[in-house]
Amino acid sequence: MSNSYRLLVKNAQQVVLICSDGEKYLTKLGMQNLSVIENGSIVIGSDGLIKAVGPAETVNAEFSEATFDKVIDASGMCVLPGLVDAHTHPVWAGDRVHEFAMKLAGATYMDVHRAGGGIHFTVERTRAAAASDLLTSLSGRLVRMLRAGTTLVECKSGYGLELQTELKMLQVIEEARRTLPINISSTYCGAHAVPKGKTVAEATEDILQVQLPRLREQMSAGTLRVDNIDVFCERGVFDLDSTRSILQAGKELGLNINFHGDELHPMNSAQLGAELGALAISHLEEVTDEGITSMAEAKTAAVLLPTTAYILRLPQPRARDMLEAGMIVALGSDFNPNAYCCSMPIVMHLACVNMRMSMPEALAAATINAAYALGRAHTHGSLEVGKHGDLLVLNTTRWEHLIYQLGGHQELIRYVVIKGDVVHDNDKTSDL
Ligand SMILES: N=CN[C@@H](CCC(=O)O)C(=O)O
Ligand SMILES: [Zn+2]
Repeated sequence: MSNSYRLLVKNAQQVVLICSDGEKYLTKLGMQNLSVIENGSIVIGSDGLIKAVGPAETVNAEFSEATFDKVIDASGMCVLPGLVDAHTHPVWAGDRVHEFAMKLAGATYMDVHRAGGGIHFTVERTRAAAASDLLTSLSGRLVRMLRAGTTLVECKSGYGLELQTELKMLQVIEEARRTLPINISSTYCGAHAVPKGKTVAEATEDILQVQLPRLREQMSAGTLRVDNIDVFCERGVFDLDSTRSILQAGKELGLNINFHGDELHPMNSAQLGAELGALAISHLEEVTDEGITSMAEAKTAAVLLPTTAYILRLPQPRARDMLEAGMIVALGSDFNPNAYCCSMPIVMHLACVNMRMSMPEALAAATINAAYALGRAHTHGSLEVGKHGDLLVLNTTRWEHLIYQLGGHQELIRYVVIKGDVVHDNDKTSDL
């Protein structure tokens, strides 16, 4: 048997495993008591998977005869799993900085949307953009996320709202998946808004009869890989019935249900998602008590998006009530032209301060629970033997600094590692 490995990270002051018993998600006490090893080492094999993680003394002795492509001496540093961003809209052309000014002056999200701005503004520019330009801007955004510690990110389509542009966006995501080291979970979000000139019924019909069948063809031909289906279930966008029929059709295609619900109005999206076996529902600023109970029972993850509530000055999602009800709480950056944030450390900070989560809860929500929301908890979200060797090495002796130092992640994150390869070294000027 070969005795050579890809990477040894040794003698870290702390190795934050998150969990150590194959858990697929954490709730309640599990989120408060993360598994942390003081003075630990970790070995990643040539296949990119974790071979050993434990006390430095034990691991160093067990691998004393082994050779490694790279050794990182992490003395005085912390190791933690790569962060997982469970909700982003990163493929688009045309920023919306002018709308930020409108919102600061008092316009609501729906005021802007109804006036033809918001998603519609981005749709026009994204339809007109060349795929190569979309790929260039997407790649830049994903590299920014990677430098901020994200190693697995969900990426949605949804600024096309018709077949050609939705496919163009999904193909761009597919190309990024093939060319960049960051792990991607791809989401078809053709029901992100009702296109101008169409009714909800017409838009739903187009998705069911035109868009989803073409998606099915491309997926079976192996030219496109799509993991999740999403709908913006909201008053004035997709109602409960149209949401149900689109999500059900996506499920029949083998996609995981992962949608926007109960954001601006209580829509009973949570109950619908639980009924359909959704893996995750995002936003939930307006979820009801019944919605919380249904999602907790159905093990549907709540993907909370602190940047959106912050930027739009919405009521904060009721994270404490959700956690107390035993819900699986995850976090996402919601990166989009309305909420321009690539940083999960900032998201965790906002979740702690504005949603009253503790730092261990926020880290669990941005690792194992976010991986669960994307159906990837068996491979990502914690540092356990057999999982992907995706990790961060921090220039600090306690991991909590990553959340505590608001906006400090540029200095704190020394290395980002994916499958045992160093993909970002903060001491070097460019990404490797
Ligand atoms: N709420 C719907 N979708 C996005 C916003 C997208 C946009 O405004 O472009 C969200 O999750 O916040
Ligand atoms: Zn969104």
